[in-house]
Amino acid sequence: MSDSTTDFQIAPSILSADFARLGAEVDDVLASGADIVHFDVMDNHYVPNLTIGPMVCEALRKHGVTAPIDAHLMVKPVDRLIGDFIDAGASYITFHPEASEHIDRSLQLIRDGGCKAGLVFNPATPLSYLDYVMDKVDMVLLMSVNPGFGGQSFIPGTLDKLREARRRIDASGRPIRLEIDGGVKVDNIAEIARAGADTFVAGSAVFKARNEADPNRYDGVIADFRRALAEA
Ligand SMILES: O=C(CO)[C@H](O)[C@H](O)COP(=O)(O)O
Repeated sequence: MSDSTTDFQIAPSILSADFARLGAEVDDVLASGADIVHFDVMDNHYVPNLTIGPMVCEALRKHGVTAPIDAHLMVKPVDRLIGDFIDAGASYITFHPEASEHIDRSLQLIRDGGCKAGLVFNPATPLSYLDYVMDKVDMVLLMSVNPGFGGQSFIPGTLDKLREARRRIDASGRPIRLEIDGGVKVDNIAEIARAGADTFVAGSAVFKARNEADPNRYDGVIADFRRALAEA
């Protein structure tokens, strides 16, 4: 396992949050120990669902969220939204390579805007898209479900793909984060970590697990994730 996996980060996907009280939900999940806010942007074109855009990202910053915001663009075309998310205060901007006309240009646009850049791989998208752009990538995000909806089951074949992505990242010698997204639960997170992931997106597993004693807190499930990771 790579040294970078000692720095595990938990990134709740706000796709499963209560959108009517989003600012409070994000505050609560961060106060409960989450590291990153995973922000799913769906356009009803690249994926069959429609969610939120840069205005909501900006609103979270104005609300006072200072934690990293990881904007996962499930959109096509990609480039016209990159500037908007830079201006809105995103920290990471990731996109699907097959949705970009010019992958190198999209990565460069993100980095020129001062954000960290990442490529996202659907379950059947080959990692060869990393060839020739590894030096411009700060995050590799592997989808372990087909994108578009929360609450799906983890696709087991993603574990082999994680091992291959970890091998490529370690060979690059660069501090690239390896994020996994889809069907991450307390009972599979250790196995996913052993396969090489260091950043874990979890939507339904977090937001459906409010503390019994305090419905505005998620400490219990975040602590369960950390315990499972400590044993990985
Ligand atoms: O990008 C996504 C779907 O496209 C979501 O982030 C992902 O599915 C997380 O939800 P869950 O943890 O419930 O599987």
